Amino acid sequence: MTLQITARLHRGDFHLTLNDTLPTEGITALFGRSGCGKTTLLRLIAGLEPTRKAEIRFHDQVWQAGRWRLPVSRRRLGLVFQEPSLLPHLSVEANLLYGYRRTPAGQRRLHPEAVRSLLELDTLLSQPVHTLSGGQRQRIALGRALLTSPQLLLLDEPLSALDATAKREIMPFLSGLASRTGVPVLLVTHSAREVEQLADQVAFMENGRIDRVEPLREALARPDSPLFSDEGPASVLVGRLEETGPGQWQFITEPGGDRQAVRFEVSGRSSHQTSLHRLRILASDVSLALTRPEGISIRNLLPVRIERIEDSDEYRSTVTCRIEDGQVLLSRITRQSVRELELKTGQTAVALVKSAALME
Ligand SMILES: Nc1ncnc2c1ncn2[C@@H]1O[C@H](COP(=O)(O)OP(=O)(O)OP(=O)(O)O)[C@@H](O)[C@H]1O
Repeated sequence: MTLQITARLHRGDFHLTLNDTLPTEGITALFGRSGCGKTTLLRLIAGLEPTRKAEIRFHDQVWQAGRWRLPVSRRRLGLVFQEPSLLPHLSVEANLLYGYRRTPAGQRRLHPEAVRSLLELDTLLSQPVHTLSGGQRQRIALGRALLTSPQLLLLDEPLSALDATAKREIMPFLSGLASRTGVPVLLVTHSAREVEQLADQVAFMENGRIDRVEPLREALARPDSPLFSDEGPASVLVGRLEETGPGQWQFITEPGGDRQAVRFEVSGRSSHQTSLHRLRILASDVSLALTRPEGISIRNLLPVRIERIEDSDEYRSTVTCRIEDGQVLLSRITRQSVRELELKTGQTAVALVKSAALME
């Protein structure tokens, strides 16, 4: 199941040139710098960019073939933009039901009760729209879009107008959205953190082209990934939380195939322990030792196998390690340490994880 796009489009000096296939399962992030063409691509998919030079096919449906275009309403898309565009004269409930009432009964797969519960909207129903916070408005905009039972949800920077608290509040709703509703999501963002936290796969865009489309795990396993331009390489592991004592938690990774889960100690967490989480570990917070050290304050010591050693700059190397569950853990250490420890590809070592942050 895919979205196939071939297109050439000019807007002033800007050229969008595409001959690509995007996955339509889970959340696919369209990631790239400001001005690279993410919004234009989303608008093209939605049928909002007039061009004769495009072929767009969603599964077995033709959405555009040259000058012929399937009308926007018949593509059955849910759209959510940066600014939630709620209708101010309608109640929250009427806003939510706006698209639902206009969706033919035979096409309705998502219903008000389920969407209200998914996005925890029940307490907001009686509030006037103008009293809602930015995060609450965006949750309602998401609910309204879902209640049209879309085939595809297009989200254009839905978090960028929100402050840090509102972002944290809405994240858990977004992260489970595609898996809990079965509606695939295309998420436009220029935030690497949002990609790491939400995406299942990433389409990297640059200068009006899609450079590559890859699963998030692969994107994070490349030390030169564009996702790492701000803070340097990082690993994001997927797993569950288990309480082991007051304020003490274990993060248990989801192993691939018949591999063994890996456990991390995490402190200070208290809720959401049943769902899947992502744990982010900066490569610069991971050191390597040849044998398990004794008498050390670092709690998370993991056996790893070294897969690759690359020089990152004049002084530092990035070491790609495979942990026991099959996921990748990146370590950034000095080139001098690589030489002194005589680290080699294929060798086993112990990773010392100084700090790991749960992404919420
Ligand atoms: N109607 C237009 N006329 C001229 N130039 C346009 C038009 N629409 C878009 N552009 C240009 O096309 C380029 C791509 O814009 P687009 O909004 O798709 O980028 P983006 O990656 O979504 O950026 P951002 O993250 O800042 O929203 C930009 O340089 C923009 O100025």
